[in-house]
Amino acid sequence: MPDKILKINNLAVEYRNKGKYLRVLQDINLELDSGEILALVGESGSGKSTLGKTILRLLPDSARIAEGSIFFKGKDICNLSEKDFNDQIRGQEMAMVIQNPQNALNPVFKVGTQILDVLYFKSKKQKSRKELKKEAVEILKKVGISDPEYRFGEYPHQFSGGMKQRVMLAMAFISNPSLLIADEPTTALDLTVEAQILNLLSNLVDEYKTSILYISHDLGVVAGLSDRIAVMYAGRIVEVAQTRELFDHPNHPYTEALLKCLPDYQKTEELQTIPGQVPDLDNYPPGCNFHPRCSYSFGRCRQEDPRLEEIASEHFSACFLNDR
Ligand SMILES: Nc1ncnc2c1ncn2[C@@H]1O[C@H](COP(=O)(O)OP(=O)(O)OP(=O)(O)O)[C@@H](O)[C@H]1O
Repeated sequence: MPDKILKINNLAVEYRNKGKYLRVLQDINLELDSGEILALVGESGSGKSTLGKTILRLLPDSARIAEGSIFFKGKDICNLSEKDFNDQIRGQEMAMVIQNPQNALNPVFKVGTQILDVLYFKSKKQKSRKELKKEAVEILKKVGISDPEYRFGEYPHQFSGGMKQRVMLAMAFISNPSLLIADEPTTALDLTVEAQILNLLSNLVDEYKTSILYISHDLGVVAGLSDRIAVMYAGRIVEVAQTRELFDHPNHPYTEALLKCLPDYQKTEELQTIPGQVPDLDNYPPGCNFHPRCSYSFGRCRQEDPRLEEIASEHFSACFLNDR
């Protein structure tokens, strides 16, 4: 059995809104193996980013963990002090890349200086600036930045979106993290640049053996990258399976609907959209959260909450159709 890098048990998270707490994540159970790429997929508003932020303890003050636990390398990280989490885990054992790298890079400092700062911190302030500059240039080269010596002295606004994302990946991997949370890192990029960044990410993962939680609204993007996919809808995981299995044998009607929205998957029928939208937090329906948009729903779906159950080897789905 491979080691579990991350183990999330019965997690529930709430946001405070107008004086009361609204549940955004419910019954989240997920495990991530060492070196595994797990994609977390669902429409906007499903709760994917909230889950990523919960793991990295970046939730706003208005949010709370209402139930459950998160174990990282066997350690319960919900009970670590903020100082210990910051000193030992965040930015070192766990790193994150986000959709808009321009928000993560400081516009007033040169890109090279920002990489130097991370390297300096990693070297425990032991190495000279000259040594670190050499390392920083090597890193820029490794992530595919051409003319890295020159680029070292440029500011973030002189880098394209794709180049900024390369720099963010370089900085994230400097500490050789065990877990990288990638929250829609290619969404703002055009298709060819997206493919290059996904390729770079795959290569970095091969080299560093990092586990990745890859958050995306697009099943097509994660198809060639992930080992497994967890599909999320309105705060719940509704299906989890190996990537190939999920594409070949989707079980949950929501997964099926997402697949039908993919141009390459749906060769014969017209491209579809999913009618309706993910409900707001204060408007989750009774029963299965997906039932108002589900063309297969029946009486029980409107009354009871389906739980994730194993429907085939390592394939889990939360749908009452499986009991019929
Ligand atoms: N700080 C907050 N306070 C209150 N509600 C929030 C907050 N952040 C997110 N939400 C709500 O929580 C739900 C899940 O949002 P979240 O951003 O986690 O979803 P997502 O699947 O990542 O979507 P997107 O891709 O659009 O970010 C949404 O209904 C959203 O409006």
